[in-house]
Order: sequence, then structure tokens, then C-alpha cells
Amino acid sequence: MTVVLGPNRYGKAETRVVRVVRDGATHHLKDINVSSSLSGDMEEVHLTGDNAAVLPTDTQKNTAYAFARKHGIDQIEDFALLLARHYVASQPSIHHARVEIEEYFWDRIPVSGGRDGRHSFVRSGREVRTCVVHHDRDGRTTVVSGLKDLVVLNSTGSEFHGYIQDEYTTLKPTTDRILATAVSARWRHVPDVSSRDSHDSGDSHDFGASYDEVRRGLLEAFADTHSLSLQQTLYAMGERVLKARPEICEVRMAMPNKHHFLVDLEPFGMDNPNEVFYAADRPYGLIEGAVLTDDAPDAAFAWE
Ligand SMILES: O=c1[nH]c(=O)c2[nH]c(=O)[nH]c2[nH]1
Repeated sequence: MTVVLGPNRYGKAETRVVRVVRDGATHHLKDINVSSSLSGDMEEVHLTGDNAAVLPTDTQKNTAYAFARKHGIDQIEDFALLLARHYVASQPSIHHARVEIEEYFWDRIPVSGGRDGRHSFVRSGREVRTCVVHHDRDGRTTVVSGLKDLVVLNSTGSEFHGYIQDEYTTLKPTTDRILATAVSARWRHVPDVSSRDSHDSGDSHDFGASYDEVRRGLLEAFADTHSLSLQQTLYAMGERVLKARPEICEVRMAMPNKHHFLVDLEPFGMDNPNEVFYAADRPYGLIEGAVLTDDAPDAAFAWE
């Protein structure tokens, strides 16, 4: 029996970078969380402790800060591409870089007179925006954008019936229930978009506009779909995005079914015509699925 080194990667997780852009007295905030993960000639460091091929994780943290100053941070996908390409291009021992970024939104605090504050912000109750970029030394690049904690609820227009009934089934069929979930969605950009370099060529992809439109499509499909199951709603949401956005070839979603149970008010002599609910915390149904175009190109390492 011999022991061998298996797949490995290393990097700095969760470097929190906050950048303030000063436009006179009006400030703009960018608040991100960067995780970089590198792989390549890493046999020696694991087998003998020779660190010659290792770009320290501390350096990766510093690079995120330095690039924020040097290049600014606009779309998280562009910033991730910049970092991933830098690691692979600058270090022969690094063959592959994975950069994951989360972005947290801030809103301006309105000040007296109803104007937006110029340097005062409140953390938004919105979702978290995400991306994962891979780049390797063969020039292969993948970009997956996404969001998480997009909490949505339909107070009607949702049914669930016709399911298997076995000896353990107690769930009552319903033709009118609350449908609520916290959407986690990730979507894969077609390779053409992923390989464009916003810093070298003028035709960079507008990841910001793409994000806004995908988010809008997800929300509209959630609202529009008369749901017979959360699975059906998930598919409708993915389909809506793929039909509207040619730059996207696959959407993967995870949606917890945030159950709302009708409270029995009969002990108090009251009816409850779908008005008072108990919002259960756990357990929850977890509905997950991928929706893709039938000509979606190979995903390579996009989802890793
Ligand atoms: O939309 C739903 N899908 C299910 O698979 C399921 N299972 C369940 O108990 N409730 C629901 N709701």
C-alpha cells in the first residue's frame, strides 16, 4: 500500500474588504468578502514541508486589499477575475485559482429634509450577492454569479396535493397555502462571457446589468407562478432566467420551504380563515435543482 496526495487547494478565506469611494462629500460604499483558493505544484509542501511553491495566504489577503486600492471594486465578478488571473499569471507554481466573493448591500440613511445621507448608511435587508470565478493556466475561465438569502413569500396562489400517501403521511392536501422561501441561486455564464477580460479589452461583460435582470426574473417568476409545488416554482424561476438571458446557460437553486402552518384557534372559539399562521423554523423541506439549456457547454470546474 502506498499513500498519495489527493486533490488539494489552499488560500485565504473571508478577507473582508470595505472600500469607500469619495466623490466630494458624497461617499460610495463597497463591502465584500473575498476567499481565494490556489492549487498547483503543491506536492512538496505537503510531502516534505518545502514551501518554495507556496504564495502565503497572508499575501493573498494583502493582494485583495491592494487591488481594491489600485483597481477599485465595481462588479464583484470583474474583481474576482482580476485576482484569479493575477495569481495564475504571476506565479508559475500556481496552476489554478478559485476566487469567491460575497457582497453585502448598504442603503443610504435619509437625513432631515428627506434627502439621502451622503456618508451615512444602513445595512440593507436585501439578499447577499455572490460569485465564484475559476481560472487556470490553460486559459480556461468560468464565472458563476449568484445570490443567497433572497427571502420571498406568496400569501396565496400556492397549492400542494396529489402526493404519495403512505402509512406515515399525515399532511393534509391544500389548495391555498403560504409559499415562502429564502432563495439561494447561482447561475453559470456562457464561456464567451467568462473569458472576456474587462481590463484588457473594451468589450467587458456588464455583470451588474446581468445581475439585476436575473434577480428581476427570479422574483417575477416566483410571483407569477401559480404554484402546485415548490419544485414547480423552482423550475419556473430557472426557466424564466434562461429564456431572458442569453449569457446564462445554467441556474442552480436551493430553496428551503419555510413552512407556515395555520394556527388552530378553535380552542378559543374562533375560526381561522387562512389569516393567522405559525412560521415554523425547522425542520424545513429543502428543494434543490438545476435548470439548464439543452445546449449548455461543459461546465468544467465552474461548480467546484
Ligand atoms: O412544495 C412542496 N414540495 C414538497 O415536496 C413538499 N413536501 C411537503 O411536505 N410539503 C411540500 N411542498
